[in-house]
Amino acid sequence: MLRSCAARPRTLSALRAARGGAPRPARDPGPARRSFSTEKVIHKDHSLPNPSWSKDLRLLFDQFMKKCEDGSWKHLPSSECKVPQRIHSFKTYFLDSKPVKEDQLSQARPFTRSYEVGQGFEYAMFYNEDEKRTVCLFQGGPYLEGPPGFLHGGALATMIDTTLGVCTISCMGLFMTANLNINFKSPIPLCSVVVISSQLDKVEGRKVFVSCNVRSVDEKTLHSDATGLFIKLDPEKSLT
Ligand SMILES: CCCCCCCC/C=C\CCCCCCCC(=O)SCCNC(=O)CCNC(=O)[C@H](O)C(C)(C)COP(=O)(O)OP(=O)(O)OC[C@H]1O[C@@H](n2cnc3c(N)ncnc32)[C@H](O)[C@@H]1OP(=O)(O)O
Repeated sequence: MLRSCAARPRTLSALRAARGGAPRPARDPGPARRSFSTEKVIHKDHSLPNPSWSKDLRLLFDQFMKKCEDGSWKHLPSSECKVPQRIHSFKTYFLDSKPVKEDQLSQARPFTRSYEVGQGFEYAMFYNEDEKRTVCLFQGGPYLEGPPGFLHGGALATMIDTTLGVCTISCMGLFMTANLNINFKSPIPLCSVVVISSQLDKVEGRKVFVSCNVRSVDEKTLHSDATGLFIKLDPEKSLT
């Protein structure tokens, strides 16, 4: 089974094996989560079309890839392994002296990239540097159900948080969400596609103010609108 991410051992048993210790039998990762192993790894970009994508999602993806041709928009790749440098600086500056246990940390995955294909968050992000805008094309899978047949509000909040978080990409430094205000206006049918259009509104010192709306593919339904406040992390301050 080919797995993504850098070719470094990803699990504690792999770390042990790499050091010649007896590997522990792999734990069953459970049905809904991808099982990660240390066989040959390749870098997998989860923001590219896969068989679980609906026609709507593919069409929108193709439209946005076309917008990228003149360089005004950029498709943002997305794998389950995090951006090593950013993680390194985050861990160097901000994780306090009591690091999270190694075996737990080695199992860490971005929440939105840890479901089996098609069952959770299927999405692609595009960024426009000049307009300071991020667009997320999102299809919420069957494991994200809230009210019967509709998307869970927390799943939408997750994608709003992530999309707004990416909006801070043009500002230097690492940011964390300090405040998220979400209005849920119209429920989102499960497995349907929505467009999260976000923008950077203003920057005041370490504070970045962002906002977005969430619309149906035909733009006729406003599902949600939200504002967010992201704070640039101060290396002089411990997070915890
Ligand atoms: C994201 C980092 C990851 C690194 C690696 C990323 C790889 C990237 C890859 C792919 C993109 C994916 C993107 C995902 C995005 C997800 C984002 C999240 O879900 S983050 C998790 C949830 N958020 C928390 O757990 C924060 C908990 N809160 C804190 O840690 C602190 O409160 C923090 C850092 C936010 C601020 O603490 P202070 O001490 O640095 O700053 P103070 O002095 O308190 O506030 C500064 C100013 O902001 C105002 N402020 C702070 N919180 C406020 C609030 N809730 N409402 C209004 N104003 C607030 C204050 O009043 C102050 O304003 P005045 O300078 O005096 O004008």
